[in-house]
Amino acid sequence: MALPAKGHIVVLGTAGSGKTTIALLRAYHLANIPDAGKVLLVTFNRALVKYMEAIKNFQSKNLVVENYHKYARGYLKSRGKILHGNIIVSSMEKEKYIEKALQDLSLKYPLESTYKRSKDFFLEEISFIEKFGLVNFEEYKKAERIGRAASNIKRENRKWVFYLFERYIELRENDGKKYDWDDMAYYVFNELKIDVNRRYSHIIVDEGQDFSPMMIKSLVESVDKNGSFTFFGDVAQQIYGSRLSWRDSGIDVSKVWKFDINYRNPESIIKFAKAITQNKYWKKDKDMIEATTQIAKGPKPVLIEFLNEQEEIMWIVKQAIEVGKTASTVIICKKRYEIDMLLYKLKEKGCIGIEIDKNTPGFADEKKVYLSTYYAAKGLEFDNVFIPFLSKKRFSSFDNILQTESENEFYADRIKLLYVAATRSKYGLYMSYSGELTQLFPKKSNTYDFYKGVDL
Ligand SMILES: Nc1ncnc2c1ncn2[C@@H]1O[C@H](COP(=O)(O)OP(=O)(O)OP(=O)(O)O)[C@@H](O)[C@H]1O
Repeated sequence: MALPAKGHIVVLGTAGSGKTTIALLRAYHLANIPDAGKVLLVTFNRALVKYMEAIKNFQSKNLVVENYHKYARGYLKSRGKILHGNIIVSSMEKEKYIEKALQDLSLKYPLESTYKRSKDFFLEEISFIEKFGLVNFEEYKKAERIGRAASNIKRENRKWVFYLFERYIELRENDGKKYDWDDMAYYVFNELKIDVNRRYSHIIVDEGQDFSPMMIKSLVESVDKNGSFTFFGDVAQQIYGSRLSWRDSGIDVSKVWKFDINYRNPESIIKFAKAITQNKYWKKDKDMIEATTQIAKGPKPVLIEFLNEQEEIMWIVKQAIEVGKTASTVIICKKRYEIDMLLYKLKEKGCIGIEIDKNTPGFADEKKVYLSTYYAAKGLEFDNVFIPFLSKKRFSSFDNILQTESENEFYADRIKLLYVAATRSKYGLYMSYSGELTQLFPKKSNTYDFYKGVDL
């Protein structure tokens, strides 16, 4: 918390090791240094911003808590680069532009096989170009392509992708759209290069593993030269799929601080989480920090097999209502319709569930039943966590046509979701499925208790 208020600091920590807690404390500490100037605490998802706002019961006029995109939009606005809202291309519009660019170039170069590849391939590749800020062809050609293996493309064919990128920018600009959510960071970075003013003396990034290299570069650049930049992250919880590393972002550190005490999860859950990482689909990373010490005690996680989904839903609703009476409880789902359906079922039983999203105010520590996607639950914690629908079909069915990544990468992404969800729990962890259990579930059955729903 009180490391020097100057230079770059990187903290990597395991789940529940106090990264968010210390990020908040450091932000508050820095904001209260006399004449220190403004402090920005920035994170990836908006639900976590709300959570942070609620737990920072200390207010300071010098402290701003925002997600990255709000910060980027605000900065570009302040520089007169965004005069009205609709100059940013939404994800859906971006897809349409890329589709159109692909049509145009397929017509122009009918024999070029690169243009036979799917729209999703180009979406992925353009996002890579943007996340690294590789806006001229030479840089893109030279770049080591990390990230999704299926998107790999031979170097000699990269020029075709780059033509498409340029066509996309052209089409978008013809409509007066200057940015999309992936390349905004690049424009922020460039603007800062010609801006002599710095609004923030100190910037702290939480959940930094999900920021693109360009986002981090722009944040590093946003800090006053006498100020500090502090990065908190956990590569095991990188769930936004890009798999780009903070090490590509130009953070200048000689030492990486490591947080390896898990204050949140009971020992039983830590063992289970570790078993998740032993699955063959888990991607090893030298930056991953394992818990060496645990503090909390709690029961073993449970896995319950139901005969069918109706039984599974009935049991979850009943059990969540029961444990939600005395402790904070969340049900984590993959799909929006699963959340809506559970909200409805809870209501039928007289319980008003609360959906966690960017607008949910307050602290998820109340004795209530919450519903969340895997993504929105990131960074949060609850006494009890339910993870239903862990069948192969629901949780990990790979569709060759729909997915842009390879099968292995798809499973590697899914398994991280399971890891993030399981490590949200401070006490109880209830997992369930009907049909065939996902192959991503740990085989080591001594890390959890198994029940058949009919016997409960
Ligand atoms: N030094 C500490 N002593 C006791 N409890 C702590 C300490 N640091 C953090 N905690 C508690 O541990 C829990 C986890 O902390 P926090 O949410 O900050 O971890 P995190 O590293 O951000 O986790 P994750 O990456 O999994 O979201 C919180 O309940 C927090 O209050």
